[in-house]
Amino acid sequence: MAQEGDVSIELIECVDFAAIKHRNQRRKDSDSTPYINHPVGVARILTSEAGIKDLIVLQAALLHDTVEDTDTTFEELEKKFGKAVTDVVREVTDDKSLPSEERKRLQIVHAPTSSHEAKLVKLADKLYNLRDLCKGTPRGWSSRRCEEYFKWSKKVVDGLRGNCPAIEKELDKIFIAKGLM
Ligand SMILES: Nc1nc2c(ncn2[C@@H]2O[C@H](COP(=O)(O)OP(=O)(O)O)[C@@H](OP(=O)(O)OP(=O)(O)O)[C@H]2O)c(=O)[nH]1
Ligand SMILES: [Mn+2]
Repeated sequence: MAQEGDVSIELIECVDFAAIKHRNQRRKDSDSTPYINHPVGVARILTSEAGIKDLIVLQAALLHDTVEDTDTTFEELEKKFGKAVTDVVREVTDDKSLPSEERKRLQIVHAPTSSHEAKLVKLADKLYNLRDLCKGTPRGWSSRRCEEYFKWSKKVVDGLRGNCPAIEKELDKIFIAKGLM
């Protein structure tokens, strides 16, 4: 019981940290949904759809876009949440100094060799974003860009397979509906 309590506190620390860091960001949907809905939703896919209980994975899911999209540094994460969580976030963080095309290419290249923990976060991240894309076109995106995102995601997901049947099944439903499988 005491341990369960500790786990809740550690998760709340991550939700609070991510909420503060993403506080000024919005999703690119028509409602301009607060960005924090995305990392929370990614963590929820892992708990409620995939039955994942690994605290490191859930913390990394909640924090996964803080370095990529806010002023957060890996040093800051390591000090507050430890090396194991930070290492998973590092694995799923794109290098924003690279051109977009190169970042996209590297996600495909790095997917197969990433850790099991990083693969879980990445699978849930892609499922959340593709579900969003099925609901509507993000602000500023052309239908061509949406199509390309589905195709590219399939290539990344193909390198993440064999790690989480529940999430992979949901992703495959989307790829089949889009004629990619
Ligand atoms: N589908 C969708 N995506 C949105 C929306 N609002 C924000 N995003 C974010 O946009 C990113 C995908 O857009 P891109 O244009 O390809 O990414 P980039 O900004 O890093 O180049 C995702 O980043 P990410 O989570 O880091 O994932 P990844 O695509 O980089 O792997 C996703 O979270 C929305 O309304 N719908
Ligand atoms: Mn994300």
